[in-house]
Order: sequence, then C-alpha cells, then structure tokens
Amino acid sequence: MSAVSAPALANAMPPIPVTVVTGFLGAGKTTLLRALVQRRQSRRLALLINEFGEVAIDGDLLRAEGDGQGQVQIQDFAHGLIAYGEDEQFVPAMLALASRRAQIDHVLIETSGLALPSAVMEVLQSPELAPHFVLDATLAVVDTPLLLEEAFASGDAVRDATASLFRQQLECADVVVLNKIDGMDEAPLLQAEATVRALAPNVRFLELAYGARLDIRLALGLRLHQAGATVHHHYTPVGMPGERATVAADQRRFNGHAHSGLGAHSHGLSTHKHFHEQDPGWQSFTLRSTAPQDPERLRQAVAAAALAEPILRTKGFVHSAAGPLLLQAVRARVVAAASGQGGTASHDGKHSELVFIGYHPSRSNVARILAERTGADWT
Ligand SMILES: Nc1nc2c(ncn2[C@@H]2O[C@H](COP(=O)(O)OP(=O)(O)OP(=O)(O)O)[C@@H](O)[C@H]2O)c(=O)[nH]1
Repeated sequence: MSAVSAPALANAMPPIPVTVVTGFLGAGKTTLLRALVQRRQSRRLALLINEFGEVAIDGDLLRAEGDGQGQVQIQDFAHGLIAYGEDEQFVPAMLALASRRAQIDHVLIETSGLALPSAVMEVLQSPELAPHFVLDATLAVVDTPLLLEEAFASGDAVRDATASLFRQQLECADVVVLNKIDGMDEAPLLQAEATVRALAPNVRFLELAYGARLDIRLALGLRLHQAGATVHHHYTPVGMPGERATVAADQRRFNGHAHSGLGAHSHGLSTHKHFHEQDPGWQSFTLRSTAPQDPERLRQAVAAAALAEPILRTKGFVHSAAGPLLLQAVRARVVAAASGQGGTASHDGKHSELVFIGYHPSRSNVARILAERTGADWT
C-alpha cells in the first residue's frame, strides 16, 4: 500500500497522460506497442492490455520486451471488455496506477479489437479518474491491406457487424495509423487514406507505420485533449525514422495538415451517452491439444477453419516437436513462428492452446476441422 493516498497525489502532481490504442481484431495494436516499448528510452510506462479471449497472450508478448526492472508495468485484462457495462476492473486498476504516480510517465491502454475506445475515454472523464489522468490521444490502428480489400465494408451479418465496429472505432480516433504497409506503393496508400477520410472525416492525423513502427512522439505526448491546448504538431512527416523509411511523394496528403482544421474535438462524450454493450454475436472460445503439432499442418488447419467458419482472429501457443511456437492468424492468414520465450508466465509449452474469435462461430465445427487436419484431438 502506498503511504500517500491517490487524491493527495492528484493535488501535488500533474495528471498522467493516457494514450488509448484501438483498432479491429488483429490490426497490429500489440505489435505497435511492442515496438514502442522497445524504444521507450527512459520513459516509465504502464500498459493495460484488454483481450477478448480468455487466454492473455498479448501481455506475455509485451512482457518479453520489458527489462524486468519495473520501468514497464503490464496488466492484462483477458476475457471481456474493460470499461464496458458491468466491468469492475478498469477503475481500480487505474486508481492503483494513480497511487504510484511518481513512478509512471505515461499510460498506454490497448483496448480489445471488439471494443469501442469511447468506453475507456468516458470513464477517464469520470469524477474518480479525471483528477489523476488526462487523455493524450486516441490512436486507431488499421490493417491497411484488409481495408483495401474492402473487408470492412457492409454485406452479410458478419460483414455488417465488422463494418459497424470498425467505423465507430475510427470515429473515436484522433490519429489513424495505417499499418501493415510494408512494400506498399503510394497509390494504395492514397486509396486507403481516402477511404479513412470518407469513413471518419474528423480524424486529426493519418500516420503510416512502416514495419509496425510508429513515431514515439505520436504515441506519447500529443496532448490533444488538454484543456486549452493548441494542437501540437509533434509528429514527423510520414515515413518512420531509420533506413527503412520511405516517404510518400506528396507529404501534404498525409501529414495531418490536410485535415479539416478542427480544434481538439471532444468526441461528444459529454453531450451524448454511448451504450457500451457487447454485440453477443461476437464470441470467443479456446481449443487445446496435448499432441505435439506439425506446424505446417496446423497452419493449414487454422486457415481452413477460418474459411469454413466466421472466424476473424486466432492466436495462441503451439506445442511442436521443434519447440514452442506462437500462432497468429488474421482471418485465413496464418503465421506460426518461434515465440522466442520458451514457456511463458501463462503457458507451460507442453500443450497447444488456441483462442478463436468470430461472429457466431461454431466451436464444434472448428474442433472437427482441426482434428481432421492435424490428426489430433482438440477440445
Ligand atoms: N506484415 C505485417 N504484419 C503485421 C504488422 N503489424 C502486425 N502484424 C501481424 O499481424 C498479426 C496481428 O498483430 P497484433 O499486433 O497481435 O494485432 P492486435 O491488433 O494486437 O490483435 P488483437 O489484440 O487480437 O485485436 C500478427 O501476426 C502480427 O505479426 C505489420 O506492420 N506488417
């Protein structure tokens, strides 16, 4: 327990800036945060990671980047949506951070890919948290190839549910980060920009994340929501620093100045109430197997399951003869690679454990497809 109460500290110290990172399932939120943690320099960060599935995976990945010296504090919130409806975890977790204010320079909150960031943004403005925290900016990370494939356009029930969430996440954002753009030419980038602007005209800045790397000044220190703040143009032009950086031909198209010139927009949080209830169609389940897996067969099995069922995201740990692997899939694009961590805090490396997230998916059908294609039981 801290000797000094949170309210006393709130009077003594400026509020802690908070960056909210949103984006649809698999957009690259955790990958971007990992890169930021790697480049944190002397900044002391607290990360709150909310995942929809019951197994916390992203926090483990981020923990691997920490130095074990307490400079990066990570807290997982698996299974559910923080700051939504009945959630009782978010406020106490934030107050615990407030009580350690002297050790924290910045808080980063990764919301679930199925959450609207406005839920967290609203609770940050509540009387309990407002004295301790100030929203720095809300970033929405976009899977650019999927955007260009019109994967976030309306259609059937799954597409409608996806499109609605995606659009609302963008509408809440100050900054949209076009991710997964490695090797992409200028024409598709301009197309992606036009699509984002059409969907969410009030977005302030559009940024390009080459290699899932974002300018650290964008994530930590925009101060877009401080009372009376003028807009700080802290960002660098598009293209990340470093030798991999490439710069789009017409910088003015991307560098944020092309936006509508709005002052800090309030997202209407104080003027109308959002109802944060999860669409019950979005479901997750976990399948486990004790048999060592052939990585390629499993990869193909997960891809087949994502094509047969409305599965939009799969991730988890794989027990293979070659050692523990991390499996990541966004729709039917599946990658299985060495996790680089051996066993993790939440995983013993002796069985496989995969979380599937989809819209009304059939657990039994996915288990059957995996069993048929891997020759192992999945339960
Ligand atoms: N090629 C490429 N792959 C990326 C990039 N960023 C992320 N990925 C991959 O996309 C997949 C999902 O990335 P995550 O960072 O876990 O996505 P997320 O938004 O945190 O996912 P959820 O928390 O499940 O919603 C992983 O396989 C990443 O390696 C990128 O810039 N380029």
